[in-house]
Amino acid sequence: RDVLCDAERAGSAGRRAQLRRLRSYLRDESSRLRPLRRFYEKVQALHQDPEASVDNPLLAFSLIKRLHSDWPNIIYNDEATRNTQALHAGLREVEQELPGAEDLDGAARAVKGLANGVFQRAGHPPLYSPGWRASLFADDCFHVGKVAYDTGDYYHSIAWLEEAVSLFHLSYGSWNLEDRSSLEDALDHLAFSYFMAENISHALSLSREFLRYDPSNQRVSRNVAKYKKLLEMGMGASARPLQRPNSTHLQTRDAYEELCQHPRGQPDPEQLLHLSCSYETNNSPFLLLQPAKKEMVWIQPHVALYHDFITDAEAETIKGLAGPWLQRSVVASGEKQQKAEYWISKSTWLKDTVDPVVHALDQRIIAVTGLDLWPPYAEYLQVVNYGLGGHYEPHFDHATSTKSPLYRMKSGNRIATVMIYLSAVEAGGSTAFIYANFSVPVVKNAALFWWNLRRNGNGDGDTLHAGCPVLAGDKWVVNKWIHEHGQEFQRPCSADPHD
Ligand SMILES: O=C(O)CCC(=O)C(=O)O
Ligand SMILES: [Fe+2]
Repeated sequence: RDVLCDAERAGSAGRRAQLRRLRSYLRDESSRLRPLRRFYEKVQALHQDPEASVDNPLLAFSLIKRLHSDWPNIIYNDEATRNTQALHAGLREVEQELPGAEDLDGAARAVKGLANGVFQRAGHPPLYSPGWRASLFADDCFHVGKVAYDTGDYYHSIAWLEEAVSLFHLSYGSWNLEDRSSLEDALDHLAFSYFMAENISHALSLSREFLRYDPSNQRVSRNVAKYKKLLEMGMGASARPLQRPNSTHLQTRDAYEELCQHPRGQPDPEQLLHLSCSYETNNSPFLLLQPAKKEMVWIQPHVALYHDFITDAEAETIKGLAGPWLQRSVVASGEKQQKAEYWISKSTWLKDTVDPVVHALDQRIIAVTGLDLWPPYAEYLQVVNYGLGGHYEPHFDHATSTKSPLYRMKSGNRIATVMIYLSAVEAGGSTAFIYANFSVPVVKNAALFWWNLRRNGNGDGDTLHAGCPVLAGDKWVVNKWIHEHGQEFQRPCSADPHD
């Protein structure tokens, strides 16, 4: 499931109900604990002078009575069980709606890139300045580090576990009920991360610190011996600098991250000459009274942004229609459809017959592009929702293999993309064209258009693009993919590979 789409949408009503239950649980438990505290204070007072309490028959009676009958009453009182049962029952009711383990791990993965939770890098303007600064607790940092650790990403696990260790140091001794991890866990994982990064001396000193807290741990004692030996043998003396992991899907990772962190490249002066804004009627009666507001964004690849392409009301209708059908997005993997780390979002398809708004949108796309959307020349409307951390790593919209399921429609490859932003995004989420080196920020209600294929039918390599991670807010887009067949007159072929 989408990392935080769920968490955000996850029935806020359900979450409120859950908070209410927790509040009443706390209230009930406090009133249950009140007599327990009084009981403790009384027994404690009686115990002040143990000798006196035994010597004084009244005190002795009082103490024995409390220990004999009051104690079990207080301790075995089933009020505690009843309170917890009510809390558990409440949780079961909304469990489906609450973020699950996958959401939590996804969220951890999403924040992993934002070291220290700061949305900026030295020397650059902030990407996002939230009104309030949320800081993570040691246990939170441990969780993020653990997710990186479990995937063998020691570059990030070290950064996050270092943070966890120093936060645990600050709070050492004060136990938080909600903490699942401890300083020892963080030291243990951090030591192993350093070992994997060939920094043996760090691994050794962290393991030694671990043993100060838990001297009987055999495994860590063995590690200490092993690290000492390795150091004696001269290994790990010069630790190599940590490498950020480069996933196989992400050969273009640096360019992608750079573009997402510094939105929008500057066109070169020569290109600037060809960029313009215009009102377009395209000889279409649909556009005579309200021409399309076209902004040429880039020349090669040809990318145009049509402002105010839809209205707020239409955008809301589409989100409402799609909402109940959204599912974690899948991509074609051989014959099968699979979830992929590189596309974190939820999506669904809408036929133009489901609502007049979808039909009207199709008509507007036809008017503005002049292309034919008649089945099977175009796909249904795809609605995509990215939650916090949602993103789509660099990809082509067109098929790059003749075996692609896109050809099942028997209408050729995807010649063009029309992508409409249904929402504004507080931070992040721009659409980055990796090789062309520019990005388009999310402009609510605007439609982005580009050709995926050259006129000779080959895929245009310059269209490699990505949806940048959403840093704050909720991003909604719709895609309309138009196929080659049916567009022969509107976009005639050319043998020139540069056309
Ligand atoms: O969301 C974006 O900005 C890009 C989405 C995209 O490229 C796609 O859905 O194919
Ligand atoms: Fe795309």
